[in-house]
Amino acid sequence: MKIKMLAGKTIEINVDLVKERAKCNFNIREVTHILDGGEKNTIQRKKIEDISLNDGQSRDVIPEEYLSPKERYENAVKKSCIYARIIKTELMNMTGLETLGFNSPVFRRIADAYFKEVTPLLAHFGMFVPTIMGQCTPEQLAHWLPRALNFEIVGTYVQTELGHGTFIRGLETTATYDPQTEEFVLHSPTLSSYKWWAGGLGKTVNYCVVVAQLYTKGVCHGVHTFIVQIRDEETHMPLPGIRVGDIGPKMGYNTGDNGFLVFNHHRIPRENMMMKNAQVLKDGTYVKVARHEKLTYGTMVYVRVMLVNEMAFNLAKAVTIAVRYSAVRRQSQPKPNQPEPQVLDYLTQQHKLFICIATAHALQFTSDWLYKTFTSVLADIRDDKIDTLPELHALSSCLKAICTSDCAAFIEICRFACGGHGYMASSNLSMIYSYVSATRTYEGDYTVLLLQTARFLVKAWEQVEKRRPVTSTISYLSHAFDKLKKPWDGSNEGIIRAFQRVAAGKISACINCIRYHQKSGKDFEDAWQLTTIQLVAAAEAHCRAVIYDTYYNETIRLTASSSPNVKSVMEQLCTLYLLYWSLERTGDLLRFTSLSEKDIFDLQQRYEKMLAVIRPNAVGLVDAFDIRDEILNSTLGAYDGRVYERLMEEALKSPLNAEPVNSSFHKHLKPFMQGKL
Ligand SMILES: CC/C=C\C/C=C\C/C=C\C/C=C\C/C=C\C/C=C/C(=O)SCCNC(=O)CCNC(=O)[C@H](O)C(C)(C)COP(=O)(O)OP(=O)(O)OC[C@H]1O[C@@H](n2cnc3c(N)ncnc32)[C@H](O)[C@@H]1OP(=O)(O)O
Ligand SMILES: Cc1cc2nc3c(=O)[nH]c(=O)nc-3n(C[C@H](O)[C@H](O)[C@H](O)COP(=O)(O)OP(=O)(O)OC[C@H]3O[C@@H](n4cnc5c(N)ncnc54)[C@H](O)[C@@H]3O)c2cc1C
Repeated sequence: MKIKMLAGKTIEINVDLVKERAKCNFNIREVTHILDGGEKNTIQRKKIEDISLNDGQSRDVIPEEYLSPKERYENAVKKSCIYARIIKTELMNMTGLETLGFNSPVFRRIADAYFKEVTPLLAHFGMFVPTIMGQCTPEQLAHWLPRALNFEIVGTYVQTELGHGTFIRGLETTATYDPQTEEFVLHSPTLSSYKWWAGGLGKTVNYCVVVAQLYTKGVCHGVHTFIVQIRDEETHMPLPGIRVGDIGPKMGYNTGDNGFLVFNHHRIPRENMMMKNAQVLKDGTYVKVARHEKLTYGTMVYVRVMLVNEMAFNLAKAVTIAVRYSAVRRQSQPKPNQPEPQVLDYLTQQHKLFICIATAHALQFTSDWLYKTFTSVLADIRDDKIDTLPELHALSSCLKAICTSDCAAFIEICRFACGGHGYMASSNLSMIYSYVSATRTYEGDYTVLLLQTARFLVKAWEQVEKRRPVTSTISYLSHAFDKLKKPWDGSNEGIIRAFQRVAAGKISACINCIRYHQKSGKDFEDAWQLTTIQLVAAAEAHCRAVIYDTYYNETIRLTASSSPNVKSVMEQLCTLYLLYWSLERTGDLLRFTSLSEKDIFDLQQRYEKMLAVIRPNAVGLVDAFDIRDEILNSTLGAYDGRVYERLMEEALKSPLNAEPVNSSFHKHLKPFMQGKL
């Protein structure tokens, strides 16, 4: 079927997708505006997408998969320069982008049209610039920031070493102050101290932020950050005292030239220590400026916050692909003499996919809320108030852990939902998955971050026991001492309260376990270690309770003035989310609430009915993510649904199809088959 598009271009659209779009009962644009944070943002996003994508500069003629690793990297550098030039010259000055700068989600979105994997400048945008902004004195900022924003220098964030990633205090790289020359001497004393992993370090950057143990006057003051030039600005050759290179192939991020870095008594000026939080004076005197020593870890908190948004977007991409494909794909014959149904009509397929749509909404709203919390804590810190930092650290840690982990799991489900074709590289699902699965590890491993949140929760519990006030995200703990279990209430509010009870119950169980071990002679550290499986589970339960509460309240707030059908489809998704997790966690609910077998039956019925209610709007809901084909980059997920045509077009691009017979036939296969080898 042919339809005329707004831009005046006529394109052919799969007939099933046309029917799906006709069934949609809500205003798609309105939902897009809600997800973008307002109509103004949508208009600006579209303008930016037009400016940066309409000239076609982002597109590769040959799919990246057929290039060698070296060619892929070089191609990524070429495209990075086009991408960065557009951002610098055409987009950065647009109003409304000042606060997020380079890391505006809009720039992030368009990056996917340029890079199948990642840009080697990802850490420049995402970490180097933010560290300069967060860790420099005003004088240092005036020197470094314009150079970095103008791309006169490109940098990365070099923290992890071969021997240590998680345990930052265990890093071995040293920065020893020499008052004679007013320089720091950077050194890698052991193999395990070699820097490892930083994005763009291998071949791209000429500067980096290095995290190293600071020594002055013979005393170690712990880890601090330094701006270090590693390559000549003109020739790009590594400077004397620097050994640097690429760490080799990975599961993903292969255009990201993650690198290693070894220092051999490399000297940098004293002024290159980032001195907002601590200073070393000319004579070597160490001066602590910040009131909280973990402010040095600020970049990590920032990136953890940004990653929640990143997860919402990646899941939106994956589920757009899977839902459109499921509307086009027909398979099997459940009833004799009936046509094959669209696979989207199978209840099990709806179970796989609608939770992914709901999760993308949940993560988007949670991420917007977390970002606001983050900016408000930053404002507190600027006013020298640091008491809100622990809650932000606890929140950003658990949300980063759960959102990255859920997102990876649901993207894999989107791939399963696309059957064999989902396994094709051209579906783009494998690339999205390999990108997202790394986020569970980097910027703080899943388990390690949940244990950070658990520390906060255990302390909070002790406050509640003493009847002291606690902060808003854990205020539910004060109800944990109510003796009577309330009757099960399956309303949305009731489910949220039930999960808060689960979280409180799990934290209480951890406290009992720690105290039990202490009573039997263990010190606190050992008792803690013996409780860590439960502590991780308690932090997860707390995090999920925060997400449920935020998703529910934000849905009500954001749809308060929406049209009735938009309000109702958004609420349906939120209810679906709560029902899904209730059914996933029946064990917890049976343990900590008065949920009965009959209630579980009712939950299941309501859940399945909700899938049926959402079904006619499924394609409309993924259309509302409004992700351009260039950004989706998928044979299965394009707006027009020309799935089989695109799969065939892509197959024909394989270099193996350039000749009818491959030379290996004559060289190896034929002699082998004829018994001559
Ligand atoms: C083209 C694209 C355009 C734009 C891009 C835009 C968007 C994308 C955004 C970002 C993507 C950018 C780049 C992505 C690509 C890859 C990047 C990857 C980078 C990295 O991985 S960098 C390395 C990250 N490393 C880690 O995260 C290590 C994890 N470890 C830690 O954080 C700490 O060591 C740990 C585990 C917290 C322990 O630290 P430590 O031993 O020092 O502390 P204690 O356990 O003793 O705790 C003491 C005390 O301090 C509290 N605390 C710990 N951390 C913090 C903190 N950060 N803030 C506040 N407080 C903290 C802790 O809870 C304790 O408190 P208590 O005593 O219990 O009160
Ligand atoms: C794609 C990618 C990009 C990266 N980019 C950068 C970068 O730009 N800059 C940079 O500095 N680093 C970067 N990293 C490194 C990354 O930050 C670390 O790999 C990450 O923080 C995990 O640390 P680790 O590798 O030391 O894991 P480990 O800590 O060794 O983890 C191994 C296992 O031990 C467990 N474990 C560790 N400690 C504890 C504990 N206390 N309690 C219980 N379990 C524990 C973990 O849960 C995990 O299961 C990147 C990594 C990847 C994969």
